Amino acid sequence: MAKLVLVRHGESQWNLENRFTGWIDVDITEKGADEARDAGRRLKEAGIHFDIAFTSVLKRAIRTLWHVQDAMDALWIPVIKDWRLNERHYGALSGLNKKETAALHGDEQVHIWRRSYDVRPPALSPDDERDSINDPRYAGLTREQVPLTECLQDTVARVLPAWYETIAPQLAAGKNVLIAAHGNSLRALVKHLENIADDAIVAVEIPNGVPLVYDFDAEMKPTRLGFMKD
Ligand SMILES: O=C(O)[C@@H](CO)OP(=O)(O)O
Repeated sequence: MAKLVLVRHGESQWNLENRFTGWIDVDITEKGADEARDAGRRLKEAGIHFDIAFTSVLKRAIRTLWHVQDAMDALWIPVIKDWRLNERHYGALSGLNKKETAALHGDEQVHIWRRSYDVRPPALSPDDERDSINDPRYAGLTREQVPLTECLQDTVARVLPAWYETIAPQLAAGKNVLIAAHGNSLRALVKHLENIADDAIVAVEIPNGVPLVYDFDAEMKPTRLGFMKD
């Protein structure tokens, strides 16, 4: 049986400041680094070994992965960085304070933007400095691929091709796989793995730095073993 472990990045500076983040490349805090090291320690204590790891192209996930690997003495394993594992793009909300935005637009509207499956936050205008289209890490991608905003459904649509093309084949070959990514790119994956309905995914929350473990059988059927806490 192959294992899949999902880890959301440790606390980021904008988690701490309660700001919408999305594709903005914010780093983790000291607490976030501790959370990541703790995750690695727990995985090591459980005797899990990884053959390969996947992460996004955002430093909060990449650095979390480093800390997890370091704590497991597994810095040597192959790592694939894939933009399709990035956080859900937060559009024009990127960088705004969540509480201030709720005071302006109401809690209900903000909850819809944050957790509905198919309502997108307002889009960035393409001349906005927060647009990632000219960022070299996305060179070669089309305007359609570099979003100006996304709902979770859009995130599912870009995460699943990465799953089918690069991640699932590793599990099918019996490899243990670690993914360090983001609250919503991981919710997209969990929705797919557990076949969660569009209106039920709203209730799924993934905490920072707590490994979520799945077993895959020979038919590639996942069994959720749960979050690995102390
Ligand atoms: O700001 C973000 O990008 C995400 C994850 O921190 O926030 P939310 O909880 O609203 O999905």
